[in-house]
Amino acid sequence: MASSEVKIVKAEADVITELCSLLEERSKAAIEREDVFKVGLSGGSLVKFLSEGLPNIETDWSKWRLFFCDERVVPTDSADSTFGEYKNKLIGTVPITEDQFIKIDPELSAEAAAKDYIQKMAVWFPPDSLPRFHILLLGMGPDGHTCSLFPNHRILDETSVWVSPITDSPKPPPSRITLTFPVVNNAECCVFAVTGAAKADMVKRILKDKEESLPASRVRPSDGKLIWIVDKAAASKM
Ligand SMILES: O=C(O)[C@H](O)[C@@H](O)[C@H](O)[C@H](O)COP(=O)(O)O
Repeated sequence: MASSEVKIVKAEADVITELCSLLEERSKAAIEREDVFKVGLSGGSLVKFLSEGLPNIETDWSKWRLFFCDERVVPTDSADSTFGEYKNKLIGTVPITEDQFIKIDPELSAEAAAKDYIQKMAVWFPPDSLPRFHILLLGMGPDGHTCSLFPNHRILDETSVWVSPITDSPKPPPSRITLTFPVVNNAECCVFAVTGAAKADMVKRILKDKEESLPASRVRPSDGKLIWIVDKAAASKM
């Protein structure tokens, strides 16, 4: 891995500020280099962090293309849809349009949606090589999962498929698609935004005890930067 950094900040508001200033910096550099900024979004509290923090940054929004690190295979108007959450909470707070999101087709089965998503991703990345995102925005569950990569799941060992279906997610809803580690660890930058005391045990296990088997600890970009932005509550057992 090229480099890693752990930023422990006071509170959730500071996590949001750090995360969004990183996005401002990284988006400007990517847009200057390639005239596009390809970001992978997670669901959960990240939706709140980005909806609150992104209106404060300076960037060329028209160059953003927003992909999903994972997505639930449910209708977009379902409360469980990550795109649905971003549609309701981010579109309109920043000047991006629905067609800037590269979305799954939730009408398909998880297996077909994963294959379909690979085709949709392939439009944005050079052929014959792994997709290399400018940045992947990651959350971490209290069990150490990230994306929809859950502890001891067979998907953790996928070595070539870019996007995998999962139909037995321990975190509801059960049917999802997820980026796999080959793509996650090929990103230019992976950033975790983690807050709250409920994550403190897992943050300690990963960042202090250096446990290597947990999905979130297996995020190690081979030629990229790994950043953890953690508030004091989540870092309270470090
Ligand atoms: O769609 C999902 O479920 C997310 O992508 C998932 O991986 C999330 O990032 C973690 O579960 C942490 O969620 P919180 O930050 O809300 O705890």
